[in-house]
Parts: sequence; structure tokens; C-alpha cells
Amino acid sequence: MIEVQDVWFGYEGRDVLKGVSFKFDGGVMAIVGPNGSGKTTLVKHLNGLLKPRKGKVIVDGLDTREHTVAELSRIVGYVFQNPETMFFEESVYREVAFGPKNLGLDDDEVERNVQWALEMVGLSGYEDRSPFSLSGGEKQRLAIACILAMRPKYLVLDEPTTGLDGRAVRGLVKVIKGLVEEGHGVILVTHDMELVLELADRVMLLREGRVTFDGPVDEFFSLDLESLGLEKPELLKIAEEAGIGFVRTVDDVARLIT
Ligand SMILES: Nc1ncnc2c1ncn2[C@@H]1O[C@H](COP(=O)(O)OP(=O)(O)OP(=O)(O)O)[C@@H](O)[C@H]1O
Repeated sequence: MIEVQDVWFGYEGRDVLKGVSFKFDGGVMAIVGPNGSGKTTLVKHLNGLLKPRKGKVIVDGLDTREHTVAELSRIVGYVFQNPETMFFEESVYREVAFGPKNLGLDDDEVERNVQWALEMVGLSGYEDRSPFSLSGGEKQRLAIACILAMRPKYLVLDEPTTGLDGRAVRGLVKVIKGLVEEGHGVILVTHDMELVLELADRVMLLREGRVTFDGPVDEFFSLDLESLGLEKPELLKIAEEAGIGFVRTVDDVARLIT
């Protein structure tokens, strides 16, 4: 369980998070909100990269103030925005092995974790490739594998679809669904409403450092999104025009109109 209790945080004396609270115990939660509302700042608290000025973050019983990022990263894995900037090894294998090696796992365990992580993201067979030679979508999946290889229970993905084309996004959606099936809790920070519709069970809306909505995905999409500067997914607009109510996928639409 991730518990965020009345968290306040600011940069240079300016408050960016103003009393954020929520609990997360699994499934897929999307964190959405305008630019600068504090989404990245909030999720950096979940593995201890940032510590609250006031309030608490507890992950599986550990207070993030009392534990290192390395310890907390075994529970909450954080995949950065623009992950390609973090690659530095000459091969995909070495890149993915870096995290588990750093945790002090033995060679067999490192090998097992790397193979499992690459398989989960559909990059088995890419071990000897240079990370820099991969496509945008493959780089995003490699970044996920690097974090997965440390076997965290929860995964935080910060803007994972930025710069990806439709095919790469579909690959990523498949990866995330696979992780959820394996019992991982996933927190998605995103502006991509199509992704929210397809994947999220729950949506949290941040505005100016405060949670202004936290509820099920269908309730979220019944809000006046335009006034929040967010675009309703095309699929939902079509479903509304056809009078079939809330749907999440094209398959739902097909089922409901036949
Ligand atoms: N290291 C930093 N130093 C100073 N100010 C920062 C720093 N990081 C973020 N900020 C400021 O804090 C506020 C919240 O930023 P944050 O990145 O958390 O928002 P966000 O909701 O993730 O935005 P976006 O959707 O644009 O990624 C912004 O005003 C930003 O300029």
C-alpha cells in the first residue's frame, strides 16, 4: 500500500503540493492535470526522490523520510519522463542488469531478472543491441525493463507515451496490461486521455497542487473536461453520439451496437 498523507512540498519557497492525500493499493491509477500542477513532483515522492516538507509518504509500511531511494525503489519503481536520457551502457543487457546489480543481487538472480524484464516488455532477443539504436517505443519499453528488473511491486510511469506513434503506444499498452495481470500496481502520469480511458481504473486530478478529483474512470470522464483544458477521447464522443454511454475500447462499442 502506498499512503500519501497531507503532503506539502515546494521549490524555492513556493508551494507546489498543498496537502495531497491518497492511498493506492493496486490496479491502474492515472494522475492527470494541467502543466505545472505538481504531478511529477508528487510521484517523485513515492520512491523517496523527494521528501515531503510536511506530511508523510509511507510505502508498504516504510516512511520515505527514513529510507533511501535504493531501498524504496525495490517497492516503487519510477520510470522518468524522456527515459532515453538515462541510458549509458553499451548494450540492452547491461543497461537492464545495472539496477539489479546495484541492489547487490547475485549473478544468477541478475540474469533471471533481466530475462524476465525483457520478456515482459517484448524485447527478448535485443540483449546485444545498443540502447541508442532502438526506436522511440523500444526505448520506452527498455526504460520500463530497467526498472522492472529490480522487481518493484508498484510502477510509476511519467508521461510514457510522449513522442510515441500509434503502434508504439499499442505496444506499451500491452506491456502495462501484462504488468497489471502479474499483480503490479501502476501509476500513470499522463496528458493522454486515450491512454487513461483504455487503462485506468481510477483517475486523480491535480490542480495547483491540490487533488480536485479522485474517483473511478467513468466518473472522471463525466466531468466537464473542456473546462479543465482536457480533450475527451474520440471514442467516448462517438459512444455518446450513438447513445451507448461509457465505453473503454472499440470492442466495447462493437459489442454494444450489435
Ligand atoms: N527542480 C525544480 N526547481 C524549481 N521549480 C521546479 C522544479 N521542478 C518543478 N518545478 C516547478 O514546480 C511546478 C510543478 O512542476 P511539476 O513538474 O511537478 O508539474 P507537472 O504537473 O508534472 O507538469 P507537466 O505536466 O508540465 O509535466 C512547476 O511550476 C515547475 O516549474
